[in-house]
Amino acid sequence: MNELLTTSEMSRADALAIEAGVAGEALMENAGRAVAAATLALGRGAEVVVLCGPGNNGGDGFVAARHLACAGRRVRVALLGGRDRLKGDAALMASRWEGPIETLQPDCLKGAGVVVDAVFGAGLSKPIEGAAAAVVAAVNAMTVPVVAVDVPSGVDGTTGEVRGAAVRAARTVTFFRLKPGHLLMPGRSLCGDLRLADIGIPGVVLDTIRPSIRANGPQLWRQHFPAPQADGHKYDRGHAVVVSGGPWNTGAARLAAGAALRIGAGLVTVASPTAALPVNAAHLTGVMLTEAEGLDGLAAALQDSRRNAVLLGPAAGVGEETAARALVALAAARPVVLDADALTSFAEDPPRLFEAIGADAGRPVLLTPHEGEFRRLFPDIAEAAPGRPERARRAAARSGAVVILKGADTVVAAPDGRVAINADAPPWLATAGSGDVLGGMALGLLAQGMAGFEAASAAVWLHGAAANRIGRGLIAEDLPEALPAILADL
Ligand SMILES: NC(=O)C1=CN([C@@H]2O[C@H](COP(=O)(O)OP(=O)(O)OC[C@H]3O[C@@H](n4cnc5c(N)ncnc54)[C@H](O)[C@@H]3O)[C@@H](O)[C@H]2O)[C@@H](O)CC1
Ligand SMILES: Nc1ncnc2c1ncn2[C@@H]1O[C@H](COP(=O)(O)OP(=O)(O)O)[C@@H](O)[C@H]1O
Ligand SMILES: [K+]
Repeated sequence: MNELLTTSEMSRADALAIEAGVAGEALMENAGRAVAAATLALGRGAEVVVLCGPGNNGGDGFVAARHLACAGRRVRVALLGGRDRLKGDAALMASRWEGPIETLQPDCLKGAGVVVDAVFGAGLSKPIEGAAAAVVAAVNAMTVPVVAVDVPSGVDGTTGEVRGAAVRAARTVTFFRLKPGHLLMPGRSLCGDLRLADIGIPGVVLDTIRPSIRANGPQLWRQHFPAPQADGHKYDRGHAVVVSGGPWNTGAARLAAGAALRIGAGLVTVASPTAALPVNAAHLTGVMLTEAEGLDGLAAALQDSRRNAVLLGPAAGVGEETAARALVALAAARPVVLDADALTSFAEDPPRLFEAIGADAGRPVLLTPHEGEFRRLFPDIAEAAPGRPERARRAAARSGAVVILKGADTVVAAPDGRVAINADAPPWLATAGSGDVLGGMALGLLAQGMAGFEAASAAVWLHGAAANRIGRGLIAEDLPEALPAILADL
């Protein structure tokens, strides 16, 4: 159930269900009935105004109106565009609505105690403007509950982006499977409470559609998650290396190293420039320390093949020195996580980074950019690709790395096209150093042998789960401490 269907995949599901013998009319009837059921308990006794658009989303609205009226609610219906524009099942459902049909305009909302938004769903094809935009603004100025059909009108179901204007709903009822736009921002924040209704589409249609986007959660990676063996040795659980910045920039590496240890790496070593050794030594206990001065020093520190995963970038400094160190890390055949300054250091010449990643396609490389860092490495993709999942996917395909595109709606994409969207992280996770901890968590999982996409998805989810458990007041140092309780629940 964690598959997310783009709007074109959803219309494919609809078509496949109909091919398999389910009547389109029945799908719409079930959809509208589910909307009515989700509306009934709201604004008890108050008048419901159902706003219908010219397509099948509006068709669902006519069905909902009929069921609400049958249940004894006072219902009014307003339609965008002439009734003669309605086609197919939507025209049929409009003909089954026995009450009057008003013309959609802001005045229709007068007296409404509840609004059903069935203006646009999956068929939104351009920015909302004119009469529809005026109605959206009027709906959003009201304080009554709004139930959105499929998506709040104006939200793009595939990207979560607002096209022109969008309704702010208290509840959204969608069908068969969630859509990416329900989890991506700003769509997620406009949906209110999300409900998923079974409308009779058989699950087997997914075998044909093979959706590539999923909601991130343990079911995506639990089977790959490393479990300590009863007869195990710490070296069985990997030896992660975090490269430290200079003497004034060491905290980020230690945050990451602590997270790698907490998530189960058997050993973790901070590889430090000579001048930063004293400050690192003064702060490290369970995490070990080794000297790695300059490029040769780093190469020497990585000669020990038991040091089987490397993270570089947090507080590393932007410039040729960091780019060259990243290339040293990538030259050894082991998993690598590149974060922060290690990404920005390739802004002048991103293909140089991608070639080094591609030189050994067998081992996972993770890139963990936030939007700004992403734009520096993939400026054309940031400009052109529709929505964050597609941006991350194209970046992964180009770079050959698993890309963690960070934000409120962090997206993980693999070079083979798989995408996971994380929707559970709380806003207080946006705090200094939290990205460093995420890099360390991913590193610790890679050191334990987890595959790249699964390690990235697990780290992102656990990072958010830790933040939820801690609550407001969280600082980055707290995140690793919250892991044991979450791992125990996994
Ligand atoms: N695909 C499925 O499996 C099912 C779909 N159903 C409903 O059907 C909806 C999709 O129906 P449609 O594909 O007809 O699409 P919509 O009803 O979302 O919208 C399409 C109509 O709106 C117009 N339109 C789009 N954007 C506009 C804009 N910005 N300004 C003015 N007009 C605009 C189009 O010209 C077209 O007439 C779903 O969201 C869902 O509510 C349900 O009936 C049940 C089954
Ligand atoms: N509004 C938000 N809600 C949830 N998580 C967020 C939000 N904004 C940022 N984050 C998360 O916080 C972390 C910030 O990382 P990053 O941008 O690298 O910051 P820093 O360098 O300070 O650690 C990322 O994991 C990101 O996904
Ligand atoms: K809608």
